[in-house]
Amino acid sequence: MERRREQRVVIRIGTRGSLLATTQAGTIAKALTDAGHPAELVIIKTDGDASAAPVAEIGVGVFTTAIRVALRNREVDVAVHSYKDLPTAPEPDLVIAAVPPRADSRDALVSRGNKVLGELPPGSTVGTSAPRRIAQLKALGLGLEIRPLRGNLDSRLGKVASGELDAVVVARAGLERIGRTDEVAEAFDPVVLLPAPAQGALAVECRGDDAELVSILATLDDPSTRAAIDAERAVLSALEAGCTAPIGAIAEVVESLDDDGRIFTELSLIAAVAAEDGSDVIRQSRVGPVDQPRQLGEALAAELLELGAGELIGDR
Ligand SMILES: NCc1[nH]cc(CCC(=O)O)c1CC(=O)O
Repeated sequence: MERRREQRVVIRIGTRGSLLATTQAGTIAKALTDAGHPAELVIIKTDGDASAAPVAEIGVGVFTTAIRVALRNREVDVAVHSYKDLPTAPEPDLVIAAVPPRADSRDALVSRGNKVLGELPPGSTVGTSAPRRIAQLKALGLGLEIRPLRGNLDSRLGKVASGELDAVVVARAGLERIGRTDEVAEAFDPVVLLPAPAQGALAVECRGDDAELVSILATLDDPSTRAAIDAERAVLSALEAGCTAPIGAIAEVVESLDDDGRIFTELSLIAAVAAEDGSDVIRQSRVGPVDQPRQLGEALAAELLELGAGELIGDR
């Protein structure tokens, strides 16, 4: 009898169970189903869901490790991650088969009375546990009281509604995905608060030996987003830092004019390293060819190190 490839019935997509995660994974399931490849979600509980401790304490990969285990065990065929939660260490048996078009990458303020940051009086309480946000907020010198904040997006926003906190800082992309952008008081310009590397982007991952799925998922890939994320994450890995480090980075494919007035595209990258107490922020920018994002990120990281970034990051 002719040997045939096992027929794939439904593509199983592994995701965390939060509203944010299932909404993100749901967009991938819908895109695949619409393209003639029926897909369903499989909810996987991760250490990040089980613990309310700061991510900086429970370690990198808390939101992604359990999903990757399920992928390797063939309990699911695809993993959808918030890209910024993925550790930078490569996984030789897995591939990021698609990086879909990115959502808004900025951080956002949600506050009582819809006040923008500059309207919050000194002593106002602002919730966030991300060292990157803490450091950059402190560096603004507004006299804000930064308070720890974990849990799913809904419970974070609830702390403003209940009056427990005057404001919280969260990723605008998360609010967009759960349909709550009407609660954004201010979306921060990257000059004020540089987002985390890969914030607002998704990583759609599968096993490298699943060639058919690799090519199906590739149709969801946005090369400009992928180039930007590769550059941002190259800064992180070159600085030997993870998603809990006080490091921000944002890249974008931009149009420029060459000497003859012709339009060409290049990759623009900004990165910052901050002292956790807000006493110092080192910021640099650089442009480079779109097809060499890692080199761009590594070159910028080298500049940051020359300016003393190593001392700010410390031994973390
Ligand atoms: N670390 C938690 C996390 N991972 C991804 C997002 C938001 C969505 C995104 O950035 O893609 C969030 C919440 C937040 O930072 O407010």
